[in-house]
Amino acid sequence: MPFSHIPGVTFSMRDAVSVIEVENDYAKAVMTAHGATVLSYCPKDKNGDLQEDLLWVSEQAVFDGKAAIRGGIPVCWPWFSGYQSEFNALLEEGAQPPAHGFVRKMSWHLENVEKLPSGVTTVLFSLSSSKETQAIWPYAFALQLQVVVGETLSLSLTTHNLNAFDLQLTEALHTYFRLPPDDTLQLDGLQGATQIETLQQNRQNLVGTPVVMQSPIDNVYLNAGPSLQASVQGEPVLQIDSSHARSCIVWNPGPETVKGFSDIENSHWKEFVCIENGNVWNNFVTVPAESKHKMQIAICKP
Ligand SMILES: O=P(O)(O)OC[C@H]1O[C@@H](O)[C@H](O)[C@@H](O)[C@@H]1O
Repeated sequence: MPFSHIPGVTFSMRDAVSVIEVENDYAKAVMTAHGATVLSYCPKDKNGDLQEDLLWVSEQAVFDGKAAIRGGIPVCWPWFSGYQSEFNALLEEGAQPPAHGFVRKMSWHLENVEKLPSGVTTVLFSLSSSKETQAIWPYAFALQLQVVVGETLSLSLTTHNLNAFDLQLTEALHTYFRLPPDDTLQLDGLQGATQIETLQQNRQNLVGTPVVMQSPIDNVYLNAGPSLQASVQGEPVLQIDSSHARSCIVWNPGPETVKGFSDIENSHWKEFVCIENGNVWNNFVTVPAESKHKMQIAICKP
């Protein structure tokens, strides 16, 4: 297996998908080329002991190499939520474009794995347009996801527009965090953003104070700031810094909606909260012809 000689890097299979485990002085992380999905990130403490996973993956997640993986950090691209017909080619009659785009269901190419002199490990996944992607979305592109495993877990998603015309898209890194979806959890940093409550007929308001979690929730925050801190019972548990990602989405299905998800055990809605960073709704991105756009997040335990 290429890259298996890199210190701290091991490969294995989980059902139909290949899994890459990376361990260094800072952390241990697990990811797969299926959807370029990061599945686990456990930072190490000062003594080098592994701490709890910041990410959540459903016990019922499907690793058949076809379905999007329920948990970790799926990549939603080139549309978030439903297909955006205002930006994209007209659909043929009967076409059913997948929710959150198509790249989270595809096998990406593992392009490079490197251990840097600083001790961090970088993993680079790529996916280019092909007959298969053009049957769903008729544009030429090259996409890269770089994952850096260190004191922080950093993900950079770069879109190369290979067309002679501008592309408009929406995107998100759909992170499932191991956090309680109740009022012990507060998100500080969304102040000033426009909150859209999609479960309340898209009711809108400007966020003035830290957001107190509730469930079910499916809120979109537009024009969000670059830094967000989560605390549980007043204790900081998570820091997310982002760049060129103007939107945030906070989602938990709650006890009723979860019943419609075959890949989440009914009581396990209590185990996670999705805090997703990206560019959605009217924060969509225009990538100029033959040019690129990069969004980035960095996650750590404060
Ligand atoms: O089941 P999917 O396609 O992974 O989507 C899960 C959730 O993803 C969130 O990002 C959306 O805001 C929710 O509306 C959606 O239900």
